[in-house]
Amino acid sequence: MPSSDEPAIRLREVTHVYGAGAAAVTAVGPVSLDVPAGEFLVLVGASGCGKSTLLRLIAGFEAATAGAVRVAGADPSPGVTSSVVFQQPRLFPWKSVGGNIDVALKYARVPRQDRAARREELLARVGLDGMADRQIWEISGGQQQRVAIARALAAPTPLLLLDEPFAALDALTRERLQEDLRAVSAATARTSVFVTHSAEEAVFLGSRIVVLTHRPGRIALDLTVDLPRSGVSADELRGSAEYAALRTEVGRAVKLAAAA
Ligand SMILES: Nc1ncnc2c1ncn2[C@@H]1O[C@H](COP(=O)(O)OP(=O)(O)OP(=O)(O)O)[C@@H](O)[C@H]1O
Repeated sequence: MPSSDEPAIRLREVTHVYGAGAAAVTAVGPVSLDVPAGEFLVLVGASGCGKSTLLRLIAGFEAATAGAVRVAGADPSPGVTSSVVFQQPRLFPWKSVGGNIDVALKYARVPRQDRAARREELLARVGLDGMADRQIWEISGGQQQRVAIARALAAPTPLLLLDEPFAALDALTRERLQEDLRAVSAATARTSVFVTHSAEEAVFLGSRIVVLTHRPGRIALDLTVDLPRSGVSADELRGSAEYAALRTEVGRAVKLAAAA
């Protein structure tokens, strides 16, 4: 039975193996980790270290080969325990911006009469006020990813999972989206797990950072980030000595973990 005493995410000695026999690839583990509600956890590590696999286990897209994955004391179930944002927005191209949000609101059983207000609120949260009637092909890649985030926020799942959502965007758009996601996270306090290669992105977004070793991914560093979550501008944050020191520390840890 789900229990309120359980952390938002609990991983116990989790291992994941793809394939079998001579073709078996151990992608992750063993990993043990407790994530309290409200935390913004960033998983960072070199390419192929198992970050996406760990996220997929937390989402429930994959079942662990060994060990236990629990979300608030229950088995993970995509769309029920978590909403996922991928590198590509995966929107319905034949629906408008608002239509894409409505699908999630309908699925979340938001009453029809409440949907328009909720849709506008979600679009405003991601900086797309008044864009509900635009078609998906009329908006930029960055705006499409904003719609994907709003759609994920529409579902009242305990977890928000993001798998390199900004990796395909240009540097300026990526920075703007990072800033808006940080603000959304501070305002909603939804427990989140964000996967990235970038130490910089990890430090900017995370309230906690876990660096993974090379494959099979294990925890190389588990760091609480004490930077302020609100009340400071993105430029001030990025310009601070604490931010620079953390970025260096995490960048070094990622390199060391990849080489070890
Ligand atoms: N379906 C699969 N079948 C076999 N091996 C897989 C499968 N998916 C992933 N792998 C392997 O498992 C390892 C971990 O993959 P994963 O995608 O989790 O890493 P990652 O850290 O997210 O990588 P990247 O940052 O490049 O996306 C890699 O070596 C990958 O080749």
